[in-house]
Amino acid sequence: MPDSLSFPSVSVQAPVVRLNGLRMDFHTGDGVEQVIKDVTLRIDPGEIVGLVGESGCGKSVTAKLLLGILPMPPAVVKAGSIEMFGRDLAGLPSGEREALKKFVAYVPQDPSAVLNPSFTIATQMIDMIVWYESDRKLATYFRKRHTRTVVSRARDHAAHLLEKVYIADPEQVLRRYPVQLSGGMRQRVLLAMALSGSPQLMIADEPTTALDVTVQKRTIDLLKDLVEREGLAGLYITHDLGVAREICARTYVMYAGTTVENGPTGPLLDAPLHPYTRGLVEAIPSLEGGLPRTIPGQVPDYLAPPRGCRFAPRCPEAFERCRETPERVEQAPGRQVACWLYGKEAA
Ligand SMILES: Nc1ncnc2c1ncn2[C@@H]1O[C@H](COP(=O)(O)OP(=O)(O)OP(=O)(O)O)[C@@H](O)[C@H]1O
Repeated sequence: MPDSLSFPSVSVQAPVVRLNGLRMDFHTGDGVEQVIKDVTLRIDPGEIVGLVGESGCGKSVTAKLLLGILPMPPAVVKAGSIEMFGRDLAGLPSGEREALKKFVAYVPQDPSAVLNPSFTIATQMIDMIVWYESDRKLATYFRKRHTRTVVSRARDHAAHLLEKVYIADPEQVLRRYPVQLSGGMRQRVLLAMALSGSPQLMIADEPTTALDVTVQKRTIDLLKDLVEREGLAGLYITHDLGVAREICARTYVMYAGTTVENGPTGPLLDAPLHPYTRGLVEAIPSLEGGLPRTIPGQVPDYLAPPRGCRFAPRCPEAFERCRETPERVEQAPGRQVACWLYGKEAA
């Protein structure tokens, strides 16, 4: 943890993230969308945690809540808590909340949505580095950001960050505009930029979706390597259970705004407990060929979600009790599931 920060200390031992029973609505022109019903999730220092689920289940919304980039309103947190680095965000003055956010790096799905086509990579990286530095004790010094020393120091740092993502000729990349780089290279630049502020947590939201298949694997390997080398914690959001297996120590499965199952990734995917997780696993195409099975039905309309377990209308094992919301129970060490098929009352 950098020691020159201007906000109160954060705990290095505490979970990097702890979301507890989080509930959040969107107030829209059509009514209240009850998107996040119960997200409970923990990320410990140094581990990469996966968040998987179908499109529209609330994975990106969860990431945005952590990043503090959801406009409130229309988003309204109704219950639960968000703790980062051992601090409950609700109890923090906004200045400290902002300062904490600088420990969180974000790698988005599509680099072109983030990189400005009109500026060189150097300009964009220098800008970000100076922005991060602006909160440090050197703030007054760095505020004179147009002095040559500051810019050239930031440029050196940018080149150093590009080396960290194995870009062999950083000077050449710094001089380029985003459009002059390949998709894989742009995503590397974003990974380098994500390191600008010495983050403790990296949130990657489907970071390889916009890449072609040949560079996807290399980018995933690089991200994993980077997180390990830099000693970061990571939240990796993906549809791809194979990727989750490869890089995530533990995984949370999310359905319609609820983390329905979590556990160590291997055991979770090898022997899923929740019928939704089972459906996701069965939907993976097999090497032997044949069509993967899909889960019939769709993610519910958040304006009028089903009562109780939101998966019940699509669940092959649903029964009367599923009209009520199931408790999250510990089924094995580190393995939790929110489903009436498990727990004390299951029999
Ligand atoms: N700004 C917003 N205002 C209102 N509703 C929103 C807003 N952002 C997201 N939603 C709602 O939240 C739901 C979940 O969206 P989210 O992007 O988190 O899904 P996801 O699981 O990340 O899907 P994908 O994998 O396709 O990115 C959406 O279907 C939408 O109804």
